[in-house]
Amino acid sequence: MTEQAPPLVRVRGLEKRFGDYRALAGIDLDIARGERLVVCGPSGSGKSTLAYCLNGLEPHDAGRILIDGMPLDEELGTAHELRRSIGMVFQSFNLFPHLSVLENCTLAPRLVLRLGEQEAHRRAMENLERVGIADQAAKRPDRLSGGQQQRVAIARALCMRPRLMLFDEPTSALDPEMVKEVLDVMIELAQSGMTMVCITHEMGFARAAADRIVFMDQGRIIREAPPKTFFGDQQDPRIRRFLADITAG
Ligand SMILES: Nc1ncnc2c1ncn2[C@@H]1O[C@H](COP(=O)(O)OP(=O)(O)OP(=O)(O)O)[C@@H](O)[C@H]1O
Repeated sequence: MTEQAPPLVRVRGLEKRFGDYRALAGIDLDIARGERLVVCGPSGSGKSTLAYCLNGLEPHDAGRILIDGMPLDEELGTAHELRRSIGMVFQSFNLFPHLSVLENCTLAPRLVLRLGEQEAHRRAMENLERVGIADQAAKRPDRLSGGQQQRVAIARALCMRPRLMLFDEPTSALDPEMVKEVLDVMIELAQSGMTMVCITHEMGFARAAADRIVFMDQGRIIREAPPKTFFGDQQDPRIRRFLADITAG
């Protein structure tokens, strides 16, 4: 009998409450190494809360999150290491405005990973190159377009050599003409074998890059399927409505 590799991420019975409200009502999810997951669903269905729990930004109330078989949800040294090996890209870029693009990328590797200046610089330039923005390294973020800033945010996350990248609606704050440049970077990352969880309503991206689409509603996963099946078989009225709404909107 061959032994199956454990998933990179294993989530079991995950629950999160805000007061009396159950934002996550029992999530079970495995994410394999190299898998690209798109998470979608109506507003308020718990997508961001799931991402925040997955990287430890939000503590959860019940259930387990295992990264490479190790619990993320304990105040252990290993849990801190696990959390910093998860890269996160937010809708709102969250770059440090008073630092240059380069310094935004070297800060965490220097402070958290204790890299020397040269190595942090080399890694930053390599990743800025990868997202096509190395020529802007000396600028402050506010001199860049939204699409460029989001590419810097992706490069900054990559500088930590994450084993998992989480994207929380990375294009929804962008002007339409800038969406493609960010999605192209994400597609390149997906093709490189990076394990990715992308919360997005960009169904073109989902078709092109996802191995699996997870649909959430009211804090639960109500459907998970490869794109072909997901789009080809819209039996559930909640999914039909969601797809109709985003197409209309
Ligand atoms: N910090 C918080 N305090 C109280 N309630 C919260 C908090 N964060 C999220 N919620 C609530 O939890 C539910 C799930 O929110 P979440 O942001 O995860 O949904 P979402 O699917 O990402 O929505 P959207 O697509 O609008 O970003 C919502 O009802 C939201 O109001």
